[in-house]
Amino acid sequence: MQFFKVHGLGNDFILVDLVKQEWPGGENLSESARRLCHRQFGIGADGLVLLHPSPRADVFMQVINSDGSEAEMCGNAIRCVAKYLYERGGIKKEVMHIETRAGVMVPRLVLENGRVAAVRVDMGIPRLERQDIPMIGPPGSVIKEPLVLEGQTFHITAVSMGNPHCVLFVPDVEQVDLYGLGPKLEKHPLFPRKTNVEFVQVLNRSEVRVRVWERGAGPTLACGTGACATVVAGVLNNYTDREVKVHLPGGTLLIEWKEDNHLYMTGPAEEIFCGQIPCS
Ligand SMILES: N[C@H](CCC[C@H](N)C(=O)O)C(=O)O
Repeated sequence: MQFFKVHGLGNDFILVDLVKQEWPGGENLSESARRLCHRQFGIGADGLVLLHPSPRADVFMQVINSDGSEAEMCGNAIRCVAKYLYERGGIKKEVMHIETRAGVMVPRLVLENGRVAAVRVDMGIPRLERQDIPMIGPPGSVIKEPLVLEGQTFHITAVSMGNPHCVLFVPDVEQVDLYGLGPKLEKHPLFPRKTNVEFVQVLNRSEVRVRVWERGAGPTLACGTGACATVVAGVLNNYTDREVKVHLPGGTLLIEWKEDNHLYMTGPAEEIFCGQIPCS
């Protein structure tokens, strides 16, 4: 079975087009994702992205994290999917509709010499109500809410972009104990479906630095939905304006929270290689 190895700012994925080929039986998707995403025993990736036919969009994008859990949406992956569909999938449209478990997203391609140089994605609207994150607790939004973890009090802002995000503002992201705090927040009982975690250092009202601990994948070099959640949290806390350069370890995403309440994410997408997965 053919796959493409793709990434958005180093957040990397194994992309398998199931519009053109059948997924072999015998192994469930979670097991396959864990096996194929393993950095030594497999191809190595933050996740497995499967494309399926869709009755209401150009394609349905299914996202499986490297731990085998399924995610509602993935910002870096959707840019790679749009590039793949245009350059290899026969969908010669500059504006596409990609169905996800978080709704139908709308990527617009930025073309240079017939190639996809970047992708600007309408990521939809943020969900701020606690039960929509989802998060346990009284109704309302979660903005700079105290959360006690091992005797330390953190102030969190929770945003869903279809998938859950816990955003914390810190003076220096390099000083954050990402490997210690990340998994404890990811699996905190306040988040019944776990959560992605973003540590954010505000540089100025239009630039931030972010380090991410992703639900189901751990530390990644970039997180598109996380960058969107970061800007929503930055505006809600009056730390940033609505158009922000989000600097992640793998590179920079431009995020705009427009007057239509939609988040727009602009960034690159890369195809590294293609290969064959032996069909057992
Ligand atoms: N680990 C995430 C999915 C991937 C999101 C991230 N890679 C992005 O670019 O948005 C989750 O379980 O919600």
